[in-house]
Amino acid sequence: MLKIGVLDLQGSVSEHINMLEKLDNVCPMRVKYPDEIKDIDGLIVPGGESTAIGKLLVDFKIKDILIDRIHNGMPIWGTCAGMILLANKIDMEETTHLKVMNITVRRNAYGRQLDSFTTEEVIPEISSTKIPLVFIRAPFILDIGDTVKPLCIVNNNIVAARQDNILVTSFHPELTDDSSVHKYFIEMIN
Ligand SMILES: NC(=O)CC[C@H](N)C(=O)O
Repeated sequence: MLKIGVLDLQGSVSEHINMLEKLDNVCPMRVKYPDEIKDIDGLIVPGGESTAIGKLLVDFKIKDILIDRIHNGMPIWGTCAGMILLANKIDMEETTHLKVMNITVRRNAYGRQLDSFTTEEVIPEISSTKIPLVFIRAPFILDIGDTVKPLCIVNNNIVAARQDNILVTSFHPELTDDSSVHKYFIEMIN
């Protein structure tokens, strides 16, 4: 069984846990303490409020342990606010974040009027059929480094990408019935 953590500080934690419970060979667990972070095979950083999660990473004394585990190859997937926390740079802002992926992101990039929307795309690396993409006050990627592979582009903006053991999506697969991205993440661990 693979122990897959969902970072349980703030945001859509139970939705990811529910999704993981449907997959074979996966033991989902909520994690927030240093010993728990040391014990998992992979971690999902959920959507929520990146400024709040960033502060709590420090309060719970797990920021440095997490950075260390990611540098040592632990697979990690950030959805929405999770993407923001993993980025090296946040456009025009400086909040506490992990700075482990060679991307620049813009928070709330779709503006207020388009705060939330849903679309469908084929993401060839992940699924041969269209999957639903739910965006909620979502970021997108403004810039990527050489080591980063864009996986999905919507309206000319990169909304999913991978750099080795790090996966990010602007959208929320845990709020849909489609488990393709969760399965893809589990395959990154196997
Ligand atoms: N759904 C989300 O995770 C929204 C992210 C949020 N707007 C932020 O900037 O942190």
